Amino acid sequence: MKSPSQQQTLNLDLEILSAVPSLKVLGRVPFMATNVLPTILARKALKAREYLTKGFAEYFRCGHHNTASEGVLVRLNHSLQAGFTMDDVARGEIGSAIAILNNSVSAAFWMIHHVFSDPSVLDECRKEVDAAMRVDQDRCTVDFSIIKTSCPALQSTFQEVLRYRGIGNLIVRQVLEDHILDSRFLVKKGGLVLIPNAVQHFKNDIWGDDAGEFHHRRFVGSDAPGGLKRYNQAAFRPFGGGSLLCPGRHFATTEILCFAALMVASFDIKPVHSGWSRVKTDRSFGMGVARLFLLPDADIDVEMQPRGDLALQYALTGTWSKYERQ
Ligand code: HEM
Repeated sequence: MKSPSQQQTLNLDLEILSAVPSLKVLGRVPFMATNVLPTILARKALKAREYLTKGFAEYFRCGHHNTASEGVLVRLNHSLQAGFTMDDVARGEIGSAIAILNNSVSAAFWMIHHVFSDPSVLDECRKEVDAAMRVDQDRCTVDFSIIKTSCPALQSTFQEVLRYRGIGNLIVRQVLEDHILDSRFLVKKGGLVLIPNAVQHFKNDIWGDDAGEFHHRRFVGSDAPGGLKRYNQAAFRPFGGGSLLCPGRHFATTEILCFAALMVASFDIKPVHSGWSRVKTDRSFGMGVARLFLLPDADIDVEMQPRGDLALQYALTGTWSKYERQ
């Protein structure tokens, strides 16, 4: 959206900004959502939100959106036509940025981790991706529609990452009228229901006795397009459901699968200091929300070695199917 030099005109205070995606701040978000003494219990998160609001408001006021993607322009015009103020629009952009980045970035990280940390997963995914590549002199091209239909192990690994790593974990609904749930619980009008996917994503009666383990072929089957197994949709909800089902799900799936495919095709990746297996996620627990998506406790430095011929160029091609545009 902006070049690094333009970025400086927003005069961002990196100290505050860097607090935004941190575990500490995410852990405070439930206090903002439930509105229980937010100025005390969610002080840092509120400060970060106000800071970002100012940044986005300034971005629009300076007209930087005029050179942004069509998505930004369409969203802005839609909001203004619906009567939102610029302050509301700026606040909305924070939600969009979180929706677009948080899940996708963590899913991409865990995808690379799970593919490269297990030689048998890497070998299987690499065979599929190599078979999908078209080599033409010094250019390797992969069609993303082939990646999505002919690489079941790669796709299944992605689905398992969503399940096992708690991506898209928390679904929130506001109660519109008093309701007795399961003949036992009264959910009161106006209340918020927080639904952590981790509960149904780890049930043994749905996933089997190995529900607590990462099993990259769990979704490989033959009863759905691309050779994937369909699970009960109420049990597997990384993209939510109903009228609020994530509208970015096809985009996210495509970008992460293609990113993983290009990495698998072109690099060998190894951690510099310690093995992959030592990646700890202890800090993701006890954050106020039951098992929000898991993040590594610390950065992992890796060494990337180009595979094969250095002169080869890798490229993606393909078009969205009608189904994916909906
Ligand atoms: C792996 C990546 C992603 C995951 C796991 C994910 C997951 C989710 C989930 C669980 C929800 C809430 C759905 C519900 O309440 O039922 C959601 C909402 C949303 N997502 Fe995603 N998402 C991802 C990527 C994206 C991307 C890339 C975009 C945009 C390009 C996006 C845009 C949105 C929007 C706009 C909403 C709000 C929908 C509404 O309230 O009507 N998401 N997403």
